[in-house]
Amino acid sequence: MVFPIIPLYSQNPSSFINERPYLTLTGQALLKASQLDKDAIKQFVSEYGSTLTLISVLIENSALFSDDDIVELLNNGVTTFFLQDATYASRLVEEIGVPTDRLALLEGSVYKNQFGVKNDFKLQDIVPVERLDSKVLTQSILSSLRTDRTDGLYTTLVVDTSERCLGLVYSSKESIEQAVDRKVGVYYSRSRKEIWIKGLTSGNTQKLVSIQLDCDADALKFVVVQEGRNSSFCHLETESCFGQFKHGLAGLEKLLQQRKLNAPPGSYTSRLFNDPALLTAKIKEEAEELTEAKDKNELSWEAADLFYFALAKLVANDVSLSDVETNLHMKHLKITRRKGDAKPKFVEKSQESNSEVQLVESLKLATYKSEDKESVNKALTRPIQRTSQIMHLVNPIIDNVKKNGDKALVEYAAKFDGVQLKNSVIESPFPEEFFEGLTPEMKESLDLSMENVRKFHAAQLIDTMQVETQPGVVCSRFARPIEKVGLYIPGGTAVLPSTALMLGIPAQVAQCREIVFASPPRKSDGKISPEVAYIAQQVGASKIVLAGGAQAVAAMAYGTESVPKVDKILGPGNQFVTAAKMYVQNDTQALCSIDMPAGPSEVLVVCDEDADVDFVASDLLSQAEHGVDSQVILLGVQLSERKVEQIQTAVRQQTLQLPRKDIVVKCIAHSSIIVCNSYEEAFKISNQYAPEHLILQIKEAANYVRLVNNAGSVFVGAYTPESCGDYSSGTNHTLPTYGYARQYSGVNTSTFQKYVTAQSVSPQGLDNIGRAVMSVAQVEGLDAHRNAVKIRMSKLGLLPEGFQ
Ligand SMILES: NC(=O)c1ccc[n+]([C@@H]2O[C@H](COP(=O)([O-])OP(=O)(O)OC[C@H]3O[C@@H](n4cnc5c(N)ncnc54)[C@H](O)[C@@H]3O)[C@@H](O)[C@H]2O)c1
Ligand SMILES: N[C@H](CO)Cc1c[nH]c[nH+]1
Ligand SMILES: [Zn+2]
Repeated sequence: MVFPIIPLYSQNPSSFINERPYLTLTGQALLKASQLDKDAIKQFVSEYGSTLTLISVLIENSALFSDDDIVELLNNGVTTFFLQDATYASRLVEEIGVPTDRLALLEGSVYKNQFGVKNDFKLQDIVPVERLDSKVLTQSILSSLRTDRTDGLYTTLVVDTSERCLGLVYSSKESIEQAVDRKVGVYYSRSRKEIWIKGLTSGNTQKLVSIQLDCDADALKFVVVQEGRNSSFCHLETESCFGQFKHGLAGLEKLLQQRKLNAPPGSYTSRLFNDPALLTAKIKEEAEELTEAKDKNELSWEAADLFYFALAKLVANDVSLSDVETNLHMKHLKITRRKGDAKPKFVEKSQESNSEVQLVESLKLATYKSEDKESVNKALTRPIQRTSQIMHLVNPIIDNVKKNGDKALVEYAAKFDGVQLKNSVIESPFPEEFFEGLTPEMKESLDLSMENVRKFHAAQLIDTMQVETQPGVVCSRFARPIEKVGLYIPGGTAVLPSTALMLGIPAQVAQCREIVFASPPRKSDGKISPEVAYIAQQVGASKIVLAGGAQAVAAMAYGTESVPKVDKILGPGNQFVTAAKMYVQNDTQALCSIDMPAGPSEVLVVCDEDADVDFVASDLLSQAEHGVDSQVILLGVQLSERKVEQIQTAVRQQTLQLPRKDIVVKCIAHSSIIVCNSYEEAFKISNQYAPEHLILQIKEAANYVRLVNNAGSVFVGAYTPESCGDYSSGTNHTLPTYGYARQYSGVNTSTFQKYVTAQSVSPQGLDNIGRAVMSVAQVEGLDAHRNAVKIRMSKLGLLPEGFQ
């Protein structure tokens, strides 16, 4: 039960608490969202998060907070939302992933709370603070509390803020009243038969922090801070009535606090407090020793040393263990968590760590037989989030960019890319500093790749096509460049200059008038990689937008103060990028098309018993390393169990050597091997999956290309790794994923063009088709259409006299 009533705060919660400090004894607070905005709630949590166990928010209306606000509040210490609308509650759970126990939903006249303080709060238990004084609080305790003692006293457990038991005492109605009113430890002495104000004679006083009732309301718990002469609770001058506490973290903290006040000059602790460099060095030394410790003794020894120096640092800076615990609690309350990757300078060592190696050693692609249709269908399902879930995240971003333009871009760069930008756009000629670090060897490799891509895409330029459908009726079709194109170059988990050239070169070949690049800024300096800048310069890009994700797509689709609005957006990206592209292409206001949905990379390899297992493994891994949401599939035609095992081993061995093994491990978790009975069956499954990349490592691979219907790009034969197409062979690597190879082509020259048709009809031609035009127009009841032909044919004398 904890505390029978919950105070409801509408305005100025802190000033209420300042006026009536006993309000915090309840350990809980409910804040009214219609009266307190997000910032006021966060402010309250930061002030009282360490004092109150339950800080909830009452949302009477689902329009009060955006989904992002809800997540932000839960991530910043709000424990529970009290809701009245069940539909809204289930949306928060299903679409945003709010855990059900973080919502208390009104059912009849009761809010059922299941988080931390598990309790049913009846509407009458929720009391506006304006109506709460110490008498009301006392009364609410007394009316809920019961006792089976003949003297009518209440059993009271006294604990400190670390929940260590100090002793067992008794309370009377009057002592509770006084304790609440003064916020100090007041009890009832059975021996003296009188009210007992703790510390009045011994000097060991108590600050009262909170009062709790146990689950069946027949005992009290007072949480106190023991203060005064020697801070002991017991009359025998020990910390508790059960003797001294074991000297653990709380004891060490107390000792260090005393030493800080009066450590003998020249003592080691005094040196630590006065020499921050020494303290820092010791913390690093002990942390390293802990990482090297192996058995239980060593680990506890080294951890104790590290805690000692860490606590010394806390005490030196007036930070308490309780502050640390509040921080831990806040982190525990978060519903979205940081990835938790180590900083790069610590990564090298951790890559060698045993646990990672063990993870790779247990790596295994799930294996199925093609007859097991249900498992095969599951295995071929892409690991993507539901569009509606993604759209919920992406829509507010698009709206914000439409409304606030460049300001929103700067905001998102800080939020998602961790960098504070002054300007989100750089203009050609790009500043020299953007090319720093580009080596001549790299330039050479990029030049070679650009040249091959240029050759292959220039060959795709089609001359005007002309056909005389009837004598005197000439129809033609010619291509024209799309004027302004926006090219998205991904940059989240990897920098992809190759994508810059795969998009930039065909745009240049097609002669688009304006080419705009967009790519997420680097966290280190807010720039983009010099390789991407070089390609932007080589293909004649006018601007580089330093933005990633949905915000970059929105900026190019609608334009901002400094980003020009483009006619078409092209390029791959993660699910946010792809969802935003799908959104803007459907928005008539944007008047902007897209190339295709090109999301997380994927590969399907078809191999047979003769395939080289190392080649097969390397091709699977080259796409698996792209991202945790990538997927790789192997279709093995009549593969023996031994061969499957060899491939699994090769995958493990190669993964061990890869720097991105953590990504690979996650990708392999939703990737698989399917053993098929024939080549025909393998191609049937492949066409059904419609992979972005299809690699054929089978005998006489070229003969099987005829069986391919759905695929972004095909890599034929054992010596054609997919990486060649990713970088340098000449084909484009921006390809349809998610199975969209069923209806979309990969990027090619015509992706940057549109076709215009033309016709020219001579008098002879009019004579040949004019009657057909007139009769169809007549059937459609469109006389003006018919007239346009009739007038001409009459003047040419091609119609009989009196023709109507
Ligand atoms: N299909 C293809 O042709 C092809 C080619 C190259 C790359 N790819 C794929 O492109 C993808 C690149 O993804 P990436 O993440 O590395 O880079 P990215 O540039 O696509 O995305 C990074 C951006 O995502 C946004 N973002 C990140 N977390 C967010 C969140 N929680 N809410 C809103 N926005 C958020 C940020 O703005 C960030 O700048 C990979 O999946 C890769 O496989 C596909
Ligand atoms: N394989 C990716 C397309 O899915 C493209 C790429 C870029 N760099 C390396 N690979
Ligand atoms: Zn790739």
